[in-house]
Amino acid sequence: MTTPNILRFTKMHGAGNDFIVLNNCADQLQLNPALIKRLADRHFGIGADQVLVVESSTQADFKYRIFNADGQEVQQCGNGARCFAQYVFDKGLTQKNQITVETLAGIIQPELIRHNWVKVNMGPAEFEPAKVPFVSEGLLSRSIGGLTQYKLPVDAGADVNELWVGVASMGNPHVVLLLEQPASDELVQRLGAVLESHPRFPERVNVGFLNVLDRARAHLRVYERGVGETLACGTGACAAAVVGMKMGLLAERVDVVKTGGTLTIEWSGQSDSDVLMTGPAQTVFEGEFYL
Ligand SMILES: N[C@@H](CCC[C@H](N)C(=O)O)C(=O)O
Repeated sequence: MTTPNILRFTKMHGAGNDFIVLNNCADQLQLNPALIKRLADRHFGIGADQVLVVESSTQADFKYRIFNADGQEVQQCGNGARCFAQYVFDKGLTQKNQITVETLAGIIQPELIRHNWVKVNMGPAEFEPAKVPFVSEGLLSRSIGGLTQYKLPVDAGADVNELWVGVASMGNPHVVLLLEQPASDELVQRLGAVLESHPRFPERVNVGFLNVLDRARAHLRVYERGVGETLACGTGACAAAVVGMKMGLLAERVDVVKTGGTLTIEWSGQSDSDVLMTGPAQTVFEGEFYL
């Protein structure tokens, strides 16, 4: 009998956005897109929206790598950042309850507020189209409050051939649609798929469907790049909140309600000021995966 090669993992979630967390501080894991896809597969693998990898860093306390379920490495993941902080604390990799974390999008600072509850300084939001990246040249635009919206041609069925959209980057790209009511399943699937791969977003995009409930509360569904709709998206909540705040529709502190839970987003409205995100981070189980 042969002994299988084993990969030890921790399964976590942040407001229902679920993760496989791997410790690669010893730099021994051989990760590739095919393995990430196998791990994330909900039928043939463990199942997750993202795979998160803990590594050592020369610039910060830790390095945080993020892979979407489709195998692609991406710049940022907000719900994952809270789980990352809870993980390194629970595993005894740090004694600090406030850490610095290197990501492809720069340094973020998670802080354990209490057990399973984490606040993250996600850094500033970026609205400049080229930095999202979003190709805005030649599109009609309008300003609402301090936000520029763009009229985007879309091929999404007979009833939808253009949409007014806001764009923002939280290190990763987001497009935000403002709706009069919470988005239906049908709308999220149909527009989500079309916008995620819209040619105006050269790196593809995460698609947020925002419905403002009052100045301190908003409903949000997100169709994530490389995954499809998730029960929550942390950077999506930050992007949608700052877009709503810039439009003058939301206050400086807002609860963003998603299918899987609520996140609190705070932002002063100054372009270089940091966006703060607070919410849950939960370990579900530990396991061994046979490679
Ligand atoms: N679930 C995440 C975002 C993960 C990355 C995203 N799908 C992308 O491709 O940029 C979050 O909580 O922010």
